[in-house]
Amino acid sequence: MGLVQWLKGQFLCHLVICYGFFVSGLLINLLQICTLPLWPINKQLARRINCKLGYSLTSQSVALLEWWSGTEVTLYTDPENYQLYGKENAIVVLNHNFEIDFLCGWTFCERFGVLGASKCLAKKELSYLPVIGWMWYFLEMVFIKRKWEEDKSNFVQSLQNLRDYPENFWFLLHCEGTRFTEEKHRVSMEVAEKKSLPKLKHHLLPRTKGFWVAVQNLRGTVAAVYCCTLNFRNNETPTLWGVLNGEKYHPDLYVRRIPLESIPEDEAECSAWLHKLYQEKDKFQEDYSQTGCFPGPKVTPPRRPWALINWLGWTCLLLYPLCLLLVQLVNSGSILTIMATVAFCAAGGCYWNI
Ligand SMILES: CC/C=C\C/C=C\C/C=C\C/C=C\C/C=C\C/C=C\CCC(=O)SCCNC(=O)CCNC(=O)[C@H](O)C(C)(C)COP(=O)(O)OP(=O)(O)OC[C@H]1O[C@@H](n2cnc3c(N)ncnc32)[C@H](O)[C@@H]1OP(=O)(O)O
Ligand SMILES: CCCCCCCC/C=C\CCCCCCCC(=O)OC[C@@H](O)COP(=O)(O)O
Repeated sequence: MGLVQWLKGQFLCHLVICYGFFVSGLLINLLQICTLPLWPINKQLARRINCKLGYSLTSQSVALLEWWSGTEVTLYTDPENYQLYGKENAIVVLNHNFEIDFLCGWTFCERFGVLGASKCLAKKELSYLPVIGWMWYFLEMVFIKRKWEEDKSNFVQSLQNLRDYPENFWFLLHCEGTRFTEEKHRVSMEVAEKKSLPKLKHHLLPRTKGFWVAVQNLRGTVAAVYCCTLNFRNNETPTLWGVLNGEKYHPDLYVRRIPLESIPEDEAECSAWLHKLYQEKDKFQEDYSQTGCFPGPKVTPPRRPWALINWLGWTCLLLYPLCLLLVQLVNSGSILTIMATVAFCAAGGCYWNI
């Protein structure tokens, strides 16, 4: 193992990274709160500012994936459609198998310039996450409790609000509704059997209501559905912990662009359409497991420097007061305080490496 790779696994590096992320996040949350008085005066400006602020936080995790762990996502897609990515609004339908699938999605958002405005249909619990959940509130993320009667009106209203969004956005929908596990797959295939639907091997049965409501409410706003199928080479099982430790992964993403007009308006037909889409996605995954690649030409969209510049900027800005604090601590001459600090760092280091 080289020195750089060894350093990436050290507690102190992780501490600095997490400190930078959370403190900058809190500052960004504070700035977002400051935009509140602007909303009634100039809503579109407030939204644009929040996109930039959102970018400044989200892109730190993208920088971690791209520059720290060195992970590059390979895109399989039609070159004609490639020209449109980032230039239109889209609903992104993505399989939900991996701990870092959202990070791989964000890398593409970054490379196609829609990271600040990217959105998803997320479970309500995520809105309470410190820093990131609070940020999403200002980015008009759509949250659901997954109890349709309670969600219905808020879900529709949140989608309608996006009709005049001032920036191009991608709206991520994990139609499976939860991350894949063998147990969930077993239950889900029982449902498929009851409904006389073909069984899926690599996906859970998609939940169709959310997709239909999103498509209906975003007609005229969104140009297409991007059907995205993600997998990792060599049966990698990527984790956030691995990314933090600088581990490099090898994701492949197959993207098909489907114009929104081609999706049926009737609920039953739209559901049947989505089930068929998942049967196709399942076939792509099966072929991938046999051949190690998806159909279509490969391309790696170029990495942009902004995520790294933003990350380094925040780190330098926030390390400065931390260093001052440490110097003051040493100068204070209080042996007890110094020993308590050293003990805290040592305990953190031991815990981290267990
Ligand atoms: C070039 C481009 C490339 C890449 C870009 C990629 C991405 C980047 C884009 C944006 C990124 C932005 C942000 C991402 C960051 C972080 C967030 C990440 C993840 C968040 C993940 C989540 O939170 S997932 C959980 C929340 N989401 C969902 O649940 C969505 C899916 N669910 C739905 O849509 C549901 O329909 C619903 C919740 C809206 C409503 O559900 P409900 O159950 O009430 O209704 P349904 O009609 O859907 O279902 C009822 C029927 O289901 C049958 N049933 C019962 N059990 C099961 C089962 N186990 N499996 C399947 N079906 C089941 C039941 O029988 C009912 O059938 P009926 O026939 O009776 O209707
Ligand atoms: C420089 C950055 C350093 C820190 C890196 C932090 C990286 C980003 C931090 C937080 C991002 C939080 C995104 C959470 C998205 C998690 C996806 C998720 O939780 O899906 C839930 C879904 O499965 C359904 O779950 P269940 O059906 O309830 O089971």
